[in-house]
Amino acid sequence: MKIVVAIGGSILLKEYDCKKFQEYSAILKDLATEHELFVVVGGGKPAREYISVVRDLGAGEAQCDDIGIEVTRINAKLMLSALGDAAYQRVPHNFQEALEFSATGKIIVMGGTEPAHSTDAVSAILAEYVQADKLINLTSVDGMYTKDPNKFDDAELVPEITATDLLEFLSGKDVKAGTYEFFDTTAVQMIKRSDLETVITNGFEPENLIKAVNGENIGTKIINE
Ligand SMILES: Nc1ncnc2c1ncn2[C@@H]1O[C@H](COP(=O)(O)OP(=O)(O)O)[C@@H](O)[C@H]1O
Ligand SMILES: O=c1ccn([C@@H]2O[C@H](COP(=O)(O)OP(=O)(O)O)[C@@H](O)[C@H]2O)c(=O)[nH]1
Repeated sequence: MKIVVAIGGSILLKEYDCKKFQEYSAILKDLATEHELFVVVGGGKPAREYISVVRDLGAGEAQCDDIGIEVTRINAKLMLSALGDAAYQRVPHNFQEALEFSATGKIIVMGGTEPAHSTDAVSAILAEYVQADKLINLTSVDGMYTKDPNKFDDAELVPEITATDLLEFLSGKDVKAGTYEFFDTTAVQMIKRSDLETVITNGFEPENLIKAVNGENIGTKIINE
């Protein structure tokens, strides 16, 4: 299978150490023996901190996004260091480069592309672009909940949702640099129009990636109506 894996910065950079990069690189190398892999990494706390500094310096939102993108690309480089020879050692800056680099047969790792969306959207557009069979989004919670599970004790996990209902759910959410919390609408629009098989699951347990690849029922599945 051709698989796009999005790993949230909230997972990789929670502790500012190498542990999650190492855990993921071991699993990705293993999966790459059977599957073609494209990995998109997010910005996490460092991206938010840098965005906050440049915003205080008076930068507009798109410039703040640009800073966020730079940080995601640094994180992509960290993942390349972890993967070594199993990965193509350049970070694509756009989708065409990602496709070109994939001709090497190695794992491709990228961060952001341009302002006004998150790396969740990058992963969905990339999945469209390379015609992936599956998109797996690894985030800091078990999947999509009826409301923010970190704020509400009575939030319930949603095992399955249509792209249309998810779009409705996300409408009106904040779209400022560094605040594309949970999932962004651009990502869902791509998933909807391409009928892309998508799973959102908890990335703090890297084994969930293997489960999602194997089609086990974990997290939230985005289905098409
Ligand atoms: N309805 C929801 N379902 C799940 N998570 C939500 C929801 N609303 C807000 N969140 C928040 O979104 C966060 C995940 O987004 P984010 O931290 O940006 O992750 P990532 O680094 O994976 O992109 C969760 O920690 C959670 O607090
Ligand atoms: O293609 C992209 C990817 C990222 N960003 C910016 O970089 C930040 C960090 O990326 P993301 O939110 O995806 O990281 P994560 O949520 O995984 O920490 C975003 O909030 C945006 O401001 C962007 O503008 N375009």
